[in-house]
Amino acid sequence: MAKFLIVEARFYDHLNDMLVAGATAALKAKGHEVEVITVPGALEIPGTISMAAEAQIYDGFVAIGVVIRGETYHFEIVAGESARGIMALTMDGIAIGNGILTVENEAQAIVRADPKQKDKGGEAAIAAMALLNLQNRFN
Ligand SMILES: Nc1c(NC[C@H](O)[C@H](O)[C@H](O)CO)[nH]c(=O)[nH]c1=O
Ligand SMILES: CC(=O)[C@@H](O)COP(=O)(O)O
Repeated sequence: MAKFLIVEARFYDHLNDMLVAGATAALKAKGHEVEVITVPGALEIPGTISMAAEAQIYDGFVAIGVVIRGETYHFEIVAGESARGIMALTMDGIAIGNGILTVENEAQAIVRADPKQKDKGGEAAIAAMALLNLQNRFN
């Protein structure tokens, strides 16, 4: 059994609830322990995972959030920089699944967040578990 931390940017409550439920269910189905930390927005996720990884309490991480395009360039910053930060941590060997939705509208987000539809939270958890398995294999 491993210990996973879900770091969720709680920007849209109803969408987050579905993503976190999907991720939690996937991790618990494999017998893992799950904790959840909430941060204000997707831009805070990589830094939070970095701090948590330094603490050496968790074996893996799932990033959860929703970024919906607005009127300005802000979407590109939040979507791109959160993904870039997560990828940088992944390249450092930290087992992370990226479950941050980057979508055009709420309808797209609902389909992807819902565990009974695309279940992107569950998908991110499965990715995190896969990376942890690889980490254990190579270390
Ligand atoms: N617009 C969205 C944000 N924006 C907030 C940033 O992530 C960040 O919290 C702020 O700039 C302070 O550093 N975050 C999301 O998760 N989703 C959005 O759609
Ligand atoms: C992430 C976004 O683009 C959004 O929340 C911000 O909207 P806007 O660009 O209209 O300020």
